[in-house]
Amino acid sequence: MPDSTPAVVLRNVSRTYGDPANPIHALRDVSVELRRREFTAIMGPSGSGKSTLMNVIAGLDEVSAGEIWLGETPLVGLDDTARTLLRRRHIGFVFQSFNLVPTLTAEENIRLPFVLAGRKPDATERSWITHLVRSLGLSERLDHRPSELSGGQQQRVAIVRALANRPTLILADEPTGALDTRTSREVLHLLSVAAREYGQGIAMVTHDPVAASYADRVLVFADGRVAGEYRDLTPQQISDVTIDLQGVYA
Ligand SMILES: Nc1ncnc2c1ncn2[C@@H]1O[C@H](COP(=O)(O)OP(=O)(O)OP(=O)(O)O)[C@@H](O)[C@H]1O
Repeated sequence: MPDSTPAVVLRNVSRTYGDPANPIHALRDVSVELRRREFTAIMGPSGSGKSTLMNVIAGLDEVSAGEIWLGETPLVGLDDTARTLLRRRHIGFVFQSFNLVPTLTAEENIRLPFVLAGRKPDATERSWITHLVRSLGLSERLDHRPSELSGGQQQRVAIVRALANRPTLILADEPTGALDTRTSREVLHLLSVAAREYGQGIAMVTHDPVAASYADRVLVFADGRVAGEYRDLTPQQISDVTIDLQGVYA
């Protein structure tokens, strides 16, 4: 049996911003599971709550109501230090603002999660890192600092770093945004491999139906709610359902 236990569970999560008399409902009573071995695409129009979802899962933002479990651990109520440790252990980020450390080389950036965890990559992790670096064409760039890399190369370094220590869950926000078509396909393929072969859960926010078609399932958000959940759709079908749902919630 494949291990499809939940990496993250959200139960009745709401996130409200602003003046209580005139609140903005970024998430409204959302219940979602993100499982290990599953690649989920998160779609929906601008302002539908996708980034808020990623931020509350990562413990970077508070919920207004509801509960979140990361693996076995409830996130709500933990202090900042406990959340940071939990995040470091369980979550890899591929966000657009790369968050690479400017003074470190590409290789040092890739190894940073291990340094922070106080351990060295084991043999499996070393060969996975070598595979990632080669697949993403970074072998010749490992001793460069971020300022010496193009935007797309920086994004690829961030992707290798997020995948390197095989965290329980990878949160990816438009991970192919700065990449050419061929490299985008390679990244999407590696995310599928990370889910299928390394048992990681992947949640990827994207506006691109082709990128979403690499995922096992697509969750479409509208107005802070999960408006639809789909599997096995073609890019054209994904495009059609997202347009239809935008019409319903406009
Ligand atoms: N810190 C904040 N303060 C006030 N309102 C916020 C805050 N963060 C998000 N919002 C509001 O919450 C709603 C959901 O925002 P969110 O960023 O989650 O949407 P999104 O689906 O990620 O959009 P996009 O595709 O444009 O990135 C929006 O109406 C947004 O304006």
